Amino acid sequence: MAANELKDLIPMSEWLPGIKRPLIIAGPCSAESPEQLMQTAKEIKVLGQVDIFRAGIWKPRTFPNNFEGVGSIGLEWLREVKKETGMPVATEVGSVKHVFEAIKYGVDLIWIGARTTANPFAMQEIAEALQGVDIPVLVKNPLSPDLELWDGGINRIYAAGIRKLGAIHRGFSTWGKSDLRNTPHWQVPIELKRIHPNLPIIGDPSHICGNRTMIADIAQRAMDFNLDGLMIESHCNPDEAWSDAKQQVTPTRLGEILSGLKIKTEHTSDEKFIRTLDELRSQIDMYDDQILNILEARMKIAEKIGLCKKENNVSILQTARWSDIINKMVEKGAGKGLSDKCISEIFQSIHEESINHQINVTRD
Ligand SMILES: O=C(O)C(=O)C[C@]1(C(=O)O)C=C[C@@H](O)C=C1
Repeated sequence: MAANELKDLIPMSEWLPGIKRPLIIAGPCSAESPEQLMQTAKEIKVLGQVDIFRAGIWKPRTFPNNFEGVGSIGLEWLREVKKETGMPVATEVGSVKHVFEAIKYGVDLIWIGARTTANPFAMQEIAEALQGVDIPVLVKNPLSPDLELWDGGINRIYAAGIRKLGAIHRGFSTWGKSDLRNTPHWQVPIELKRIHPNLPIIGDPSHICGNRTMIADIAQRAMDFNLDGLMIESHCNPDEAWSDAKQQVTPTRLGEILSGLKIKTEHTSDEKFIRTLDELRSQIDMYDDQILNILEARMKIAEKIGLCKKENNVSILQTARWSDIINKMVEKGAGKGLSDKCISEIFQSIHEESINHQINVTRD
């Protein structure tokens, strides 16, 4: 994918006074009452590890008649939290009205939820409402692993002049049962980072997991992939939470999770490490070149097969042969420690390319 540059983004460390990398945003899924919000905020504040306090005020729910958030009154409670604890506060917006309300009540950071990012009309309206506003805006990935839709939403906010801009990786919806609520598909945020190296990406283990037990692992994975921060849902009494109870942790547990994180950096100045890495990378470069040469040679043979087939009126697609190849390769790959997914995807791509080469050389 071609890089559409997001120039002049303001570094995350300058978004708000005192924030650090990794940026930690935590708080309840929803604001429920002034007491619940203040109690949670105070317990989170004493950890000394959280940069920004979050709470959902408007909740986009899948079914009607579920708790849809307390609405604007919750912004007054958030303002109290900010006054009492000194923590900057953040909430999700999904409409122009939400943007105006959040700004009116002095919310310090807003994010746009997955369902909203998936809707370009909503994104455009929100972007226009944000013109001239100087607060950080984070865009969650859309529900489907559609990088362009995510990037498109980010670009709409950027075009409105927002330069304190970031993304949130909250995983992707899937059909069927899985240990995780939303599949992470890490290659999607990794690709977003590649095309926009200056765009901070925050991991959202709560929504990826949908349960409490795996949050620490997924948070660590986000750090291993060099994401710039974490958003974790925390509630003073998670079992009684009005929304997403299963994935919220107590502030105490949040503190343990954060203390247990091994924070990684992408670079180091250790010379021995740099030398070893350079040496190993030159070996990888050599193998990558070999892979390309082998692919080139394979395609040349496929082209010859294509020409023979044309002369003999034989179809390009040979299902039995193709099925034989993929089964054989997956089995052999397993013996070499290569996953079924990896081998299937590689050979599907090779087969597609082979067919395209045959189509091209046999075109009249
Ligand atoms: O074996 C063939 O008939 C080919 O054309 C080669 C090849 C491949 O690339 O492996 C390509 C297309 C067919 O569907 C099956 C296999």
